[in-house]
Amino acid sequence: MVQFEANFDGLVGPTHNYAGLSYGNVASQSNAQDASNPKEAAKQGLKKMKALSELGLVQGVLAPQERPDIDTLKRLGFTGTDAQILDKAFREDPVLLAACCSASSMWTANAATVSPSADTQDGRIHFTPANLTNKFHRSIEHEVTGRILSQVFADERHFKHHAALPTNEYFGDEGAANHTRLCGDYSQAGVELFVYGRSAFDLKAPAPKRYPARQTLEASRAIARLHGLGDNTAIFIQQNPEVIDQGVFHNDVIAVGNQNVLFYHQQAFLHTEQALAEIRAKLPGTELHFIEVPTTEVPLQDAVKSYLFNTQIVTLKPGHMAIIAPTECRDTPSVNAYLNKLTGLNSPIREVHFMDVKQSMRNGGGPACLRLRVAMTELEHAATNQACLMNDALFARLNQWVDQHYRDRLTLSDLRDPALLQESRTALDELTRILQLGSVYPFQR
Ligand SMILES: NCCC[C@H](NC(=O)CCC(=O)O)C(=O)O
Repeated sequence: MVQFEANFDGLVGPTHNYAGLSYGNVASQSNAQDASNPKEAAKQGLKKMKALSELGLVQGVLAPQERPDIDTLKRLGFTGTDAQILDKAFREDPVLLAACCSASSMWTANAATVSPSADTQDGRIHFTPANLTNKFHRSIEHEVTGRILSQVFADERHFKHHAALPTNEYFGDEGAANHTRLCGDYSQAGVELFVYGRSAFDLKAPAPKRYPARQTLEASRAIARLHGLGDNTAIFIQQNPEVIDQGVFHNDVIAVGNQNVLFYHQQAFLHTEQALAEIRAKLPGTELHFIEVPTTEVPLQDAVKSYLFNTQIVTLKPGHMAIIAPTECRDTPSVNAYLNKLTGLNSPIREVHFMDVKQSMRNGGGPACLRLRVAMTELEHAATNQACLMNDALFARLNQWVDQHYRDRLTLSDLRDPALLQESRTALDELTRILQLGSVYPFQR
């Protein structure tokens, strides 16, 4: 049966802002306090989705979270009307209020880990929402994420949904940002690479010293068990702790794979040769392309700044791939030079397309952070919620919806504005009708 890979991008929510919440994520920290433009951010995201669907790829949309998150503020002891809760939180703990207003669910690479049916024991697509325990503002996403995914992929004959892992740092899980699938044809069983930053139970194992390792080996192993991946399907690879300490907070900041291509920086992994040997052994008969970018050509800091590896590598026709890169790659001389060379190498990557996703980049999210990949068959595609799939009509409808409900400037002190809460709920209520999601948000239940 024909299989292909669909991308589900996160729609940027109406409260998109720069709060500097992600210690270890250089862009988030360096742009903290800047004014944001939620309208522009949402439109940049929609344009990227449209561009990918125009390349002939199946493109989906995932709805954002309800923010400000009044329920969480209540759990943390704030009382009164919604307006009073926002005001008290702003005066007592503005960072907490910002965390409860973050639009961070736009980065759907962190929404969940997905294993396609070709790899799983029961022949269904498995989804586990990421608990995102390392950052408070992200740890409050997984419940609603799970509900949204269950509405988009509802048919139990094809889709299996798991609960997020226990929410503590031993099982810190950041989803597909630390997960890559390699395969021959999408329909063939592949290998799933789980890249982790540290081992929670083995304190002697190498770990970063400065910045947190957000994904643990124990979490990765649990996901592989839940998804029913056999020993020949899952590979666990330790990320180089030194690069985490230099701002590589997820593996997708330093490596990206698609089908038989693994594109990675020389410093990405702790034991590169061992990892590559295991991939070769577990994918016999597949012609693999390991494209290693040397530090002498692209210094690590340029890779982090430009997000060369937070690109999407997509298959346009058999053996012919394109790389979808943020414009920051074009604007970084070493990276631009490398990309010019890349398409001439003897690999399936033949085209480079640049996208402007600057509003997201300023919080450390590139094209790959904005999408969750779901490799699927035509039957699974037909069983997916069709209202969430991008086409001309949905693109026009969502742009109009953004124009109607989004602001073009937001600062941290605006987050206390009760009108913003109202605007956000009105927008999300309408969105659940457009995307046919039912009542997924706390304010609707
Ligand atoms: N995969 C990309 C994730 C980027 C995300 N940034 C943020 O949450 C920044 C939010 C802020 O600082 O306002 C993160 O670090 O998890």
